[in-house]
Amino acid sequence: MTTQTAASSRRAPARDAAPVITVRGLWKVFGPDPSRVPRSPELAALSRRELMARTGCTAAVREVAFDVAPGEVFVVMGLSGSGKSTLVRCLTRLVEPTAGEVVFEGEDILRADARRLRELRRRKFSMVFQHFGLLPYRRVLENVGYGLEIRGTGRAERVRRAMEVIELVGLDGYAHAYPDELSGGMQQRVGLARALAGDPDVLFFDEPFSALDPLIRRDMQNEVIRLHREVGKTMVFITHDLSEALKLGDRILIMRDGRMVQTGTGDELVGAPADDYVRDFVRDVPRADVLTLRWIMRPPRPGDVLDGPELSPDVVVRDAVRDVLAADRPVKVVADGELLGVVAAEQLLAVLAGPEPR
Ligand SMILES: Nc1ncnc2c1ncn2[C@@H]1O[C@H](COP(=O)(O)OP(=O)(O)OP(=O)(O)O)[C@@H](O)[C@H]1O
Repeated sequence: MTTQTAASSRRAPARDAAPVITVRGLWKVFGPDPSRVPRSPELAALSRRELMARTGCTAAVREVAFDVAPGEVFVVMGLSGSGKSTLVRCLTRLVEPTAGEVVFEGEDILRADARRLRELRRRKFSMVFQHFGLLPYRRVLENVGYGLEIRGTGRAERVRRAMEVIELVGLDGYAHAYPDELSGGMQQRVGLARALAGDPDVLFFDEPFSALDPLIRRDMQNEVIRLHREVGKTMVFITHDLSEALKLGDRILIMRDGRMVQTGTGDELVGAPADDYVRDFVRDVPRADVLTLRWIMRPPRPGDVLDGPELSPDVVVRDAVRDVLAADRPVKVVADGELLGVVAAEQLLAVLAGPEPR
């Protein structure tokens, strides 16, 4: 498998700015009297099976907390049933959280009334689902403009904006086609265009490409990367596919049984997996495609000749191979003028040929 990471050729998220979404202590429990579960430390600590046996409840999301920065592509990943969809639906209250906090652009959305929630969903959030949810008797143009129509946008403006995003997702010439005249990949492009039409602040993707053939899927992933570069939207993306997560995500949250196991960049997950579950997930990732020099550099030693080339610690190992092998001395890893370490052929080889993650 080849794996690209999000690091290169991407718009960087504004990590220093206030988060777009802040989640704290979030729980979603299905079953009778669900709110007693997060309130009781004893129940909260039970395994999924024990909790079901004791209370008849399923804790789909347990004590989850994270921030999403403006412009970030934040991926939620985990096996089937780990709670990804429930978690992301809680963020827009398509599923009502049992406990915790969801703050969107400074507003506690768990306090929003029905009217405010409708407004947020129409103006601030957009969703792209696996099953495209297109209206079969409407043409592409009207499907794409549907959200604007609901908002009350006039016809001329609707058409103008719909044509603009239809072009943006590469569907020029198909504005007047019906959904069933399009391939799966093209229908999902319509889904993307529809999500972008209302110029939302956050796009939520729930396994949007799972039903597509691998090649089309790759095209669509590249399309998301391109769109992100062009429009710079904050995105929350659910997948169960690690290579998709690594390719798209600035950061990845790994879930298991409703809990967060680890949140980090791709190289953090591969370089320092939090436990055996994450280690298992990342076992087959080609490490040289994901790890950066930061993870493989060693401290300079007496006797090192330090007048060789310089590279940034964020360069992916695969991209450094040529420079490191061409130099007859260690390559310096330098950030802001400071020497962080050095990399020579032996460090590269340890990654290219080396053992699995610790
Ligand atoms: N409405 C519901 N009522 C009861 N249990 C539910 C409900 N929705 C989800 N669950 C349970 O919550 C857990 C998490 O489900 P969820 O769909 O969020 O997981 P997921 O990681 O998105 O899985 P998948 O990738 O299969 O969609 C599962 O055990 C599921 O059975």
